[in-house]
Order: sequence, then C-alpha cells, then structure tokens
Amino acid sequence: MVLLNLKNVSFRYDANWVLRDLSCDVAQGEFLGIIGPNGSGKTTLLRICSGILVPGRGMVALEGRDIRNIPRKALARTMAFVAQDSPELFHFKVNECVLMGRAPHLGRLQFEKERDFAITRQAMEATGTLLLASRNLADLSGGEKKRVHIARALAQEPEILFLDESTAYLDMKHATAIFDLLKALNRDQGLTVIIVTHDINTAALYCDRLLMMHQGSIFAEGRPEEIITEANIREVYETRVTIDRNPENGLPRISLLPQSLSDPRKPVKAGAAPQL
Ligand SMILES: Nc1ncnc2c1ncn2[C@@H]1O[C@H](COP(=O)(O)OP(=O)(O)OP(=O)(O)O)[C@@H](O)[C@H]1O
Repeated sequence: MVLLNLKNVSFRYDANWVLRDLSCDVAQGEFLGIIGPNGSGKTTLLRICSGILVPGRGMVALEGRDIRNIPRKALARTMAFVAQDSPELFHFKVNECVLMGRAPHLGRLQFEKERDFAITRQAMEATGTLLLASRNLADLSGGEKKRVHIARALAQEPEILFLDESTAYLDMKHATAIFDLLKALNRDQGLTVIIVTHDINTAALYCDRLLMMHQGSIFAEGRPEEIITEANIREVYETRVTIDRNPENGLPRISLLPQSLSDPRKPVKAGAAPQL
C-alpha cells in the first residue's frame, strides 16, 4: 500500500529551486534511504515528506490525503522526525524530553497517564538512554543527545519515522544498536522508516530501497545493489570508489580510493622522522 506519495514536488527557500519536479511513492512498511552529496536536497525532501515544509509546487499525500489538510496534531501521531540537531530542547532533562513525545496523544490540558510513562520508559530502554534520565540534555555528548531524540520520536509511537543523519554522532556499537532497533520495529511492527544518511555502507545493509539525490532531483532509485554502483557514485559524488560485496550478506560495500594513497610513495623507515 502506498503510504506517502509525492507528486511533481518543487521547492525553493529563496529565488533558487532546490527540489525540482520530484515524484515518488513510499510504501507502508518500507525502510527507505535517501542518499546524495551535500546540498543535493536530502534534508529538504525529508522535511517536505513530513509536512514541516510545504512544497512551492506539487503535492504530498499521506494515504491519499493532501497533508496540508491534516491537522498538525494528527500528523504528529502518524509521523515523528529526528532532526540533525534540536537545540531548542537543550534546557530540558532527558526524561522530560522523551516524555514530550507523548504530547500528540494527550488531550487539551490532559496530563500524562501510566501508559504514557510506560511507553516513555520503553523508548528509553530501547535506545539505552534510561541511565541518562535525570541528566540535562545540554550536558550530554553528541551521540547521547542523538539517542535521546530517537527515544522521543519512538515515544511518539509513529507510523512513519523520519531520521536525518541520526546516527552521524554514534559510535559503531550504538549506531548498530539503533539501526537494529529500527529494523526490528520495521519488520515486526510495520514501522515505515525513512532515513537521510551519508553512510552508504550502512544504508546498503538496512534499507530496502535507496533514493539517490543529485542537484535537487532523484538521480536513481531502487534496491541498494542497483543504486550503489561505481558509475553512479562517480557521476553523483564525483569520487572514485571501488565496490565489492559484503562477505556475510552479499550486499554492496564501498571503499574510497583516495588520490593521495594512489601516489607512489617512498616507504618511511620505522622510527625515522618524516621529511617535511
Ligand atoms: N533555510 C534555508 N534557506 C536557504 N537555502 C537553504 C536553506 N536550507 C537549505 N538551503 C539550501 O538548499 C539546498 C539543499 O539543502 P539540503 O539541506 O536539503 O541539502 P542536503 O542534501 O541535506 O545537504 P547535506 O548533505 O549537506 O546535509 C542547499 O543548496 C542549501 O544551501
């Protein structure tokens, strides 16, 4: 079933169009990755999909309904967004921040109930943030903050979770734990996940489908093995890479080919000071 449908979407912040006539569908239960170089329009596209930005031309529909006609609170019960950064929440404690995820489910002037606290706790357990509960968000490391924002989004119990570079600050253990959690929610509970990432290798491991952006348009879309090719990467990222297969699962795996390491070099003797 098509959950989100973008029809001929264009967007500009000022005079320049940064998204151009873009159309795509996202199916219910999909794990979609949006990749592409800096400035290609990934974050803008994610914000358009989630209703944070309104397209200048074209339309975004959620289950066939124009999202401009869906009240904000109803939209927040369906969609949660984890941004690259959320500085407006820095003066809150971790547990307060995660509990805020329940706001779209509360009536006007209604306080949180037992169930809201239980869901908040579950989200903190799942993201490994329970031990941080009474800390100020402002005092946490970049990776800890990220995990708190993901916990808040999960507490929202959305049908669609948007994540913008959400594992960028995370070490390998925590990045894998978060992606495994998202994959489990996606597989077991039908959560639709849409991520923007620069980590193409991780995207290849977890995403069902990739959408490769280039200069405000969709350059290519399809399964990771169809999209992650040396030719596509060379054209879109203007970078030389080599691509082989992950021996565990056969999925594409990129290695950079830095120019500096292709140059012939004299071996440096151990203990010798480098010649400057
Ligand atoms: N608030 C804004 N006002 C004006 N221009 C903006 C604004 N936000 C983004 N842009 C421009 O829109 C274009 C697309 O930006 P966007 O953030 O969507 O790209 P991106 O692919 O997510 O980039 P990155 O990988 O660097 O995060 C860029 O040229 C950027 O400079």
